Amino acid sequence: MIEVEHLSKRYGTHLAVDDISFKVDRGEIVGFLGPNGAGKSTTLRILAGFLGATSGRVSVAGHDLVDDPLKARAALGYMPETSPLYPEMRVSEYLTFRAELKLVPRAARRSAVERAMRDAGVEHVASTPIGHLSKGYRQRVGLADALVSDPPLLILDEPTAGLDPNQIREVRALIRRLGDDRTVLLSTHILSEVEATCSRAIVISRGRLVAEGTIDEIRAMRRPPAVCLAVRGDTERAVAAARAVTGVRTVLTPSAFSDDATGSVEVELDQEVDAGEVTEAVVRALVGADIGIRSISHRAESLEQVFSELTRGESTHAALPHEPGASTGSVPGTPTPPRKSKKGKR
Ligand SMILES: Nc1ncnc2c1ncn2[C@@H]1O[C@H](COP(=O)(O)OP(=O)(O)OP(=O)(O)O)[C@@H](O)[C@H]1O
Repeated sequence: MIEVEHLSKRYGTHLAVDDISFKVDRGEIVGFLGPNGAGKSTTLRILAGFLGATSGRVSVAGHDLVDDPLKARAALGYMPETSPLYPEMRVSEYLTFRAELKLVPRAARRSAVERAMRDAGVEHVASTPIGHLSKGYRQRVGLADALVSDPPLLILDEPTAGLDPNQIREVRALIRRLGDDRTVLLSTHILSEVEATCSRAIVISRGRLVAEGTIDEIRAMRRPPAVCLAVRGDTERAVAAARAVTGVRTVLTPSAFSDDATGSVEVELDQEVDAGEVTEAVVRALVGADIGIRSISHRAESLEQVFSELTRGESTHAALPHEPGASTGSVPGTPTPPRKSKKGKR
């Protein structure tokens, strides 16, 4: 439904979108995920035909955006982050005006507006001036606008931005419903939005595509499992003892050992090992090296941490799947993101 090839956009000297390529298939709900300033709105505006690309190619529903812009644009409904609504116009009046601009034939306009209002859940405020609506309802009017020409593809820029939790739940449910018979690409900087609404995510950071896949695949792009131990004793000896255990990949010392020789070590394990067995062996090795163990825990790896690893900075790009020479993790084509540089031995 959407094909993006080597798309770049430069604002003056600033490269806001840097050589990204991806596809969205018919029927998918895809989250375009990235932190503020990542280049999401810029990309979506290009896809919607509102902004020219610096280089690259985009096709929508099989129509090239440059060679066949009218057909490409007719196939999509776009909701910008803040819809330029007219506050003095009534909802139905505004949508009728938008339907006319989108070349919905006069005879079909009334039913198109009614359908869009029904789908976006705004039919009961049809006669209300837009300026009297809450932000959540104005957002829905923006959605009705995107729907009024009944396009098979919806491109939604931060559809729940600025809404309260109830409104967010409602808009997400609405998007899922709309996704039953449409393709949806929505941008967000909120990971839970993608989990709640989308079948797949494309992750962008600093203008570059850093990962794509299902939520489970992205979750699998994790750092290796690790055991965190608070210990007392000689640092060098603790690190050497833990490192000698089979199944241990790396030993880190996140902070310097204090004067009374207490500190912590983070023992990263190989991906495929039995973590329990290796942990036992590490504990035995440390005790054997006369290291006191004060506490032990497993490093938690939430999806938020994976996201923050993926979008952390330039160095992250070095080992990600879209880069030549990227290393592969346990999921085919997925990366092993580099760890934060920490004081310690490897
Ligand atoms: N018209 C413009 N002129 C110059 N720079 C721009 C312009 N629009 C965006 N930028 C810059 O391009 C980069 C990407 O912006 P963009 O709005 O696409 O990011 P975003 O991922 O949508 O962020 P947000 O979630 O904050 O909206 C940012 O550094 C932004 O400052």
